Amino acid sequence: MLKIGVPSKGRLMEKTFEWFGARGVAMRQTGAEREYSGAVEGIEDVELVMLSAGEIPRELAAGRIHLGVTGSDLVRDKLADWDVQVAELSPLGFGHADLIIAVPSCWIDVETVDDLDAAAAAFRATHGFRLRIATKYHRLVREFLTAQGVADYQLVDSQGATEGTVKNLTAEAIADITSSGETLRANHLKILSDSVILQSQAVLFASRSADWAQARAVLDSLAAKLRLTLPQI
Ligand SMILES: Nc1ncnc2c1ncn2[C@@H]1O[C@H](COP(=O)(O)OP(=O)(O)OP(=O)(O)O)[C@@H](O)[C@H]1O
Ligand SMILES: O=P(O)(O)OC[C@H]1O[C@H](OP(=O)(O)OP(=O)(O)O)[C@H](O)[C@@H]1O
Repeated sequence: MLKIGVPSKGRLMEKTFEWFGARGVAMRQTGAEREYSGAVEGIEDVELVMLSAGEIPRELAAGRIHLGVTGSDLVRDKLADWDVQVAELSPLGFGHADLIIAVPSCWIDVETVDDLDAAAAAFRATHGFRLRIATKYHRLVREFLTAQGVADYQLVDSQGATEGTVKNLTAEAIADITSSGETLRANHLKILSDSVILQSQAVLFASRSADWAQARAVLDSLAAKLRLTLPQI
């Protein structure tokens, strides 16, 4: 059996089903609408595991699933040395979103990451604590700001509705995913012009630590059906 983890709800689940369906591998939810069980048709010995998109990186790293569909942002943020733990088999062409840093639109002197650095130093001098950036992408934001030489900040954890933290006075800036930009605009935030940390999309990943002994033959026939060239796993 080859286990494949797919997002259990929302747009990522629907687009994943469409992508596989268009290539002759039909995936569907079984049971009730909210029941997290699924089935695969069109290929033998593949088991569908419905999971939260955010948990798929960990399941791949632990080797509990052989393949998984999730955003490249989640894999890069949740796994240290992600490419040692998983292999990218194919970008899927949906779930496009940019991880960016945004500040209040009314901060007219702050347009770039350098400006944020200056604002952070001034903020600390005035308020006696570090400027707060709300995010759930701790690893990626830290790596990016370190590479940019920005140190005078603190990250505050926000697992959802991150754009609201500025209005709620729990952060001064945010780092989050955006696609249409509507959520940022609605919350009076603007993107720093040079702050695209990552351009993310949904990707089909393979676990490097799963037990491939029994599943390798299934992977080869799946790859042939999906017209994928397999990297070294
Ligand atoms: N507005 C968006 N447009 C396109 N892709 C998005 C958007 N928001 C999030 N994504 C992508 O969807 C993936 C899943 O996002 P998220 O972590 O928010 O999961 P979720 O839908 O809240 O599900 P769960 O809570 O079950 O993990 C991420 O890879 C993210 O980049
Ligand atoms: O640029 P936009 O098209 O407006 O999309 C961006 C929003 O989409 C995501 O949130 P999601 O809907 O997943 O909810 P969440 O805040 O609970 O993560 C993301 O965290 C942004 O808030």
